[in-house]
Order: sequence, then structure tokens, then C-alpha cells
Amino acid sequence: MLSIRDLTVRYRTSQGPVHAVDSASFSVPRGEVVGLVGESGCGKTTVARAVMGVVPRTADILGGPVLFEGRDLIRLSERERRALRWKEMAFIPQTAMNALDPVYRVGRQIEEVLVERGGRSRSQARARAEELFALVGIDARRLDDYPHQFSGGMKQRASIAMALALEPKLVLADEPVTALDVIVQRQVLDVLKELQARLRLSVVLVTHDISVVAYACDRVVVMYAGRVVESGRVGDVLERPRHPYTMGLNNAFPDLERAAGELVPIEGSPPNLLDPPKGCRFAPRCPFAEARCVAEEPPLRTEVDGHAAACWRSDEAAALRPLAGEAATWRR
Ligand SMILES: Nc1ncnc2c1ncn2[C@@H]1O[C@H](COP(=O)(O)OP(=O)(O)OP(=O)(O)O)[C@@H](O)[C@H]1O
Repeated sequence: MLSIRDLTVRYRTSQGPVHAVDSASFSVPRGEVVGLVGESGCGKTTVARAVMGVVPRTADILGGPVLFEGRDLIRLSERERRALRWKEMAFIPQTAMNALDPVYRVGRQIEEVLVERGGRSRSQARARAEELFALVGIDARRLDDYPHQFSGGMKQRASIAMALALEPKLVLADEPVTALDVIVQRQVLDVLKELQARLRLSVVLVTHDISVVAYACDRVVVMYAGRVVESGRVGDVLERPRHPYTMGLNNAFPDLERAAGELVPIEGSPPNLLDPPKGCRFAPRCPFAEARCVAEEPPLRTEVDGHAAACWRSDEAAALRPLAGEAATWRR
């Protein structure tokens, strides 16, 4: 469905180029939810925006191809791109506040997409908007509300409804549940998962929260400092991580089994992408880094089960995992 190969994105700034995404490769199979996870600033949003073709003017997209059903998205004209948006692929931007315009009634905004982009008549659009609200579990009477009359969870559901208006095959959702409390997060993810399964949608779900990945995704792509450091099926990657960064993320977020008191943060912060470190970008924060990690960048190596990791020590992962589970390992 979507195949991203060697995607590189740089932002031009007065201080020089920011290497936001470096040679990222991954695929999104039909009917699967792929989580794109990593700390803030790792390049997740830039990947999603590059796929959708909504990057700022200061961004240079290099590499590729980014193939969506055989077409290279990064080489399409603006016109060809517009023809795909909403109908073939839809974007739910970070926080629904950006998706919904505060001055128009929510229903009217969904109807606009149906009329302007989908060529429906006004009455068809209204009927479809009611159907879409039913799909995401909101009473159709609320179509006449303004966004500020909605709770955070309802806004997020409404933006999912809007994204699904013209039955796209691919949805990219950027931190769709981040601003919500845990119970509402689950409700929104349940709606998304239910629709995804029913409509056989492919979804890219951008999140910094690995517990969201565990809950809602089939596959995961872990990004660190603009690079893909690990990817594979969620069960494999989260239960048997091969990259120390994924091991660290696993410790740093609560899950259902672990008490909040046992969370272990990864000390330090991601590198400045104006001047990323030469070897493995995680090496300065990695408790297992050796001389070669600092000297040379490890390639993303795929094992037979499709589980890939970019770590010189990934063959030792089974021995490193128990160490990574101990708080003392991460303390400086
Ligand atoms: N318009 C821009 N100009 C310059 N640098 C940018 C721009 N947008 C993002 N960046 C930089 O590119 C890198 C990747 O940012 P991006 O927003 O893609 O990361 P992210 O993982 O999605 O983080 P977040 O969750 O905070 O959005 C960061 O270093 C960020 O500071």
C-alpha cells in the first residue's frame, strides 16, 4: 500500500540544514496500523507530512521513492497530489484543534469536504455527515455544534470522521490522542481501530507514547534523531526489542502491568539535528555503547522475521534486555 524508501528531509535554516529525517525506510501493508514512535523531535511529524505533501517551504525532500499504490508521492505535481488528498489518503494533524476551524459548525466543515472535494450535493453531504458521526459514536444532532462545544475526545472523533469522509485507503494520524486523558485515549483508539478493521484502512499513527503503539498498532517503526532504528511487528519489537533505544522507551512509559513508580527515563535528550553525531546517533545516551558505535553508523539490518534493528550489538539483544530493565543501567 505505502512503501517509503530512503526518505530524507532537510529544513533550511539560518544556522544551516536541519537533518530532520535521514534515509528512513518502512512499509505500511494494506489494512494494518503502523505506529511511528520516538521522542519529540525525532522526525515523526516530518515523515507524515512528507508523505502527505504538506511540508513547509523550507523543507527539501530528497531520496525516496515514497510509493503509494505504485505512484511516487514525492514526485507528484501539486494538482495530482490534491486529487489524492481526502479521496485516497487523509491526514489528521497534531491535535484536532488544527483540524477543526473554530468559527464554523463541525457538521458544516465535514460537509465542505464532501461537497468541495467529493462532488456530493448538499443533501447527500448532510446524510453522509450524519452517517460519519454515527460511525465515530457521536449523536448526529451535535453536527450543528461549534468545535468549542465539543470535549477533547469528541473533537478527535470528529476529526476522524472528517478524515474518513471520502473513504480514503490510507490515514495518517499525528498524535491523535496525546492531549486526552487515558480513558478517553482508549475510547478514541477503539473507534479508530474498529473503523480501520471494518474499512480495511491502512493507518500510520504518529505517537511519542509506546503504550499507544502496544494498544493500537500491528507494526511499529521506532525513530531516533531522524533515523529508523527498529521496526517490525508490535509483538516482536515490544517484547523482544533489539535496539537499546526501544528497550529504553519500553521502560519510560507506563503500561497496564507496571506501576507508575517503576518508570525509568532515558537520561539526556536527542542530539541537535543541525549537527548529528557521526556514529550511532543514540550512542551518547546508550548504556551499551562501545567504541565502534561512536565511530560508525550501524545499518538497519532485517532478520528473517522482518524485525529490523540498526544496532551493532543487536545480536546480543537477549543478554542486554534484562540489563536494560534495571534502573541503574540508565543512571549516569
Ligand atoms: N519548519 C522547521 N524548520 C526547521 N526545523 C524544523 C522544522 N520543523 C521541524 N524541525 C526540526 O526537525 C526535527 C524533526 O521534527 P519533527 O516535528 O518532525 O519531530 P517529531 O518527532 O514529530 O516531534 P514532535 O512530536 O515534537 O512534533 C526537529 O529537530 C525539529 O526541531
